[in-house]
Amino acid sequence: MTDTILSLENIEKSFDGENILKNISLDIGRGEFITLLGSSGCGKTTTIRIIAGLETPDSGKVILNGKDITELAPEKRDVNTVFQNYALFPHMNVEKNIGYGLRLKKMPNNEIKKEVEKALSLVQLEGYEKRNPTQLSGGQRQRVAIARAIVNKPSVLLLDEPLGALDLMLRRQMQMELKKLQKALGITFIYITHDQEEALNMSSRIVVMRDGRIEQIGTPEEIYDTPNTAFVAEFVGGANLYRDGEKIYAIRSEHVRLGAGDYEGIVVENSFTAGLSKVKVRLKDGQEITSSHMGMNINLNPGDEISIGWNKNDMVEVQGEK
Ligand SMILES: Nc1ncnc2c1ncn2[C@@H]1O[C@H](COP(=O)(O)OP(=O)(O)OP(=O)(O)O)[C@@H](O)[C@H]1O
Repeated sequence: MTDTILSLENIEKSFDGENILKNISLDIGRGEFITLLGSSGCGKTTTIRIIAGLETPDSGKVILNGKDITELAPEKRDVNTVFQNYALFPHMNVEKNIGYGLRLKKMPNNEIKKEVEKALSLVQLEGYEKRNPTQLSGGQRQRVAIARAIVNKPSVLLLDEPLGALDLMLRRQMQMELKKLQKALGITFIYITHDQEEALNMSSRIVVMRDGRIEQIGTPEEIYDTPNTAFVAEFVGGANLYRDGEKIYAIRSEHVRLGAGDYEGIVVENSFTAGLSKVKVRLKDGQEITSSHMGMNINLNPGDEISIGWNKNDMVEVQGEK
């Protein structure tokens, strides 16, 4: 990476004697869209609270633009945060909410007005200046929260599951919009989600976290195509894990052929979700392998005998337990 904007160096954090973050080190490039991905409780929020200055690490450093900011007060950091629950000021209209940070900075009123208009147009909410938060939908409230953060032009924007409360359709739409916005603004985004699809869709790089540690860092393609560990292979895209002697391999279900191959087994399940038929086969040695196919036209039933197979180069050796 040529230009690092933010580094975490050996961050450790405990709560009530329990080690929550274990030696987290991470370099983030200027303009990146980096996603922290991991299941509930793995330490994602604690990590960004430390970046925001809302928590102090027990040891380790936070470096922003080459400066150690580990002990710096939150409001002195060139960082803004958008939380899942919008956190708009309920008694202020949209314009007042968005302009809040600029008023604190004592920017003249006519300039604030201009900046607020610009931010509203970026989140496609022109004309909503006078509405109160109660008169907005969830998606619109979230856009206001994002506008309120970007109007301050932070170097780094932290987003903690910002789309978590939205329904699936709106979520997908906002994902695309957020990505566009990030590109247009050139602000570094540090984004939290436990939704692997969201992470794969939006990020320049993904940091997969597990139990307070970083399990793997890579581009979406690297994480998906060459997971390092069994955990990453399963967590991102639900790969099959196949044990061959001492070794464990990840095999994506779309690479598993039905009806032809070296492995004999019995169909245990044929299900249909999100446009994909998923056929689960139990092999003679008891291992279960899923094969996925577009559409619904797979005429197989539990109990059917079948052979399956895959190409050797679609097997990725991974570390860890099956
Ligand atoms: N202030 C605190 N006091 C005590 N324990 C805390 C505190 N903040 C977080 N924890 C604990 O630290 C662990 C990690 O929490 P964190 O919120 O960072 O996880 P997360 O990955 O963001 O999870 P989620 O996806 O559910 O938000 C959890 O077990 C949580 O209970």
